[in-house]
Amino acid sequence: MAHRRRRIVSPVTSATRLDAHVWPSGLSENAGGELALHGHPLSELATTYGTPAYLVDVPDLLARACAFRDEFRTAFEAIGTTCDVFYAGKAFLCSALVRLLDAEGLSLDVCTSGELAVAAKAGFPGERTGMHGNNKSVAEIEAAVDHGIGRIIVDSMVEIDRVVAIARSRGVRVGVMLRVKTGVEAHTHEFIATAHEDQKFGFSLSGGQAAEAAGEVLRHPDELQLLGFHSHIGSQIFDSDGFRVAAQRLIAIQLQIAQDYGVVLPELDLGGGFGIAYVPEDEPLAPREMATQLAAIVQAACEETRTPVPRVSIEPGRAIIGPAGITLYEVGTVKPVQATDELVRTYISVDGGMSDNPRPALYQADYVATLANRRSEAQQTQSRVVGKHCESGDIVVRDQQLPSDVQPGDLLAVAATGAYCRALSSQYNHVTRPPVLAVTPDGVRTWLRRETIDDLLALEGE
Ligand SMILES: Cc1ncc(COP(=O)(O)O)c(C=O)c1O
Ligand SMILES: N[C@@H](CCCC[NH3+])C(=O)O
Repeated sequence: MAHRRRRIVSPVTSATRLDAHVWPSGLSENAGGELALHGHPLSELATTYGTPAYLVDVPDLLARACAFRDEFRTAFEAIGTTCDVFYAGKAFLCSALVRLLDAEGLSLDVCTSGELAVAAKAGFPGERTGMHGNNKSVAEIEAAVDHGIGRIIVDSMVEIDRVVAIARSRGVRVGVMLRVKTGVEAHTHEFIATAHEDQKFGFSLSGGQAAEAAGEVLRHPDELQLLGFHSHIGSQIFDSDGFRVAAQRLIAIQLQIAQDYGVVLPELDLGGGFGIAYVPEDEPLAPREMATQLAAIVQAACEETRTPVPRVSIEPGRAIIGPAGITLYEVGTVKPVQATDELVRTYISVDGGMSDNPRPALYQADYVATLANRRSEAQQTQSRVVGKHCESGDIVVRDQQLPSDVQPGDLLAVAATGAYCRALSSQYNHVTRPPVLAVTPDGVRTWLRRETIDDLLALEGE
């Protein structure tokens, strides 16, 4: 992806085998050179649960969730307000995770009735849940309102009418935020940038639709409570520049609403998008740095406009679950390919691919892999890790130096696959989805089981 902030290091091989920057903290190499997650050898996990498998380092994940919760609360309390962390369930969702996040006091962002159903199954409190979506159906809004949703992040004029009608029919008042496009050109891949004008999410600020939508919401005080404005500038963002512009524009429109309608909006949501390290060269900001910078940005913008500092919320997904996850594959075939006159590239095929991780195909995303079942001193060779699907774009790791003795039966672990891998997975070529295994020092729990061929066949009609 273009424009990302990277550390200056030579190619991926300069990383140690387990660069702490990229791999979850519970992963270690034992004396025999095999990798283990919280003491559970990956080869044993492969034998017991099969491959491919998504593994989640639960202590690592909880440390990240709590760091966001605590650092943002502390930084925003220092400027006289607070900050709520809504975990963005689209990154990865299952009820066991939702229960853990609930226990830690995080809030939750869902964007379909399916995600809401998982939250409900886990008993997650409605008042700490927010619902997104640029095309929520009436049934989805009804389900959210009946769940006692704390906020609906409204995305279009027609949705305002729908929420009003549903709130009225139930005799309730629904908290809403208005999602706006702030016009920020986020420095990330085009498909995951969401605040420029020519895309589907939100009301335009510059075009006046955001102010118009606020007026419409405020015309229905019995059904709707306007909490504030919401901006999500995009995903895999490495600095606070884009957030600065977005926050300034959100605070400016909140001021305009106060002047036009005499209503001081109590909240403001800056969205998610905090970047992670997929490869050692990536250099994301730590939650503390991001929190301090965002709090300073909000404080300065409020001082400048002489507006009271609102309650702030953020919606990290990837930065909480992404680095805590790895995918374990078994190597099936190894093939030298004369890529150019000068280069022979080793193609290493694993037993999954774009069905369990479409991100390289979708966004040219980079990943790193490492040999998981043994250490190798063999010479490194230019390699490409590919999947088993009928597409030449079915790439897991585009370019990496890997030991030249990697062979069928070896295990490869791929880093930072906790976010948007299971969530975006498919059954392409009728390949079943891998399980999600939650690993702690105490044991391994199946958060989601492996799909079976019977699951696939069960969908068939006569
Ligand atoms: C509105 C909204 N909030 C939060 C997120 C989470 O983004 P990330 O997982 O990059 O933090 C997204 C997805 O990009 C989003 O669209
Ligand atoms: N699916 C994207 C991020 C989510 C975009 C949602 N607004 C990714 O894998 O990077």
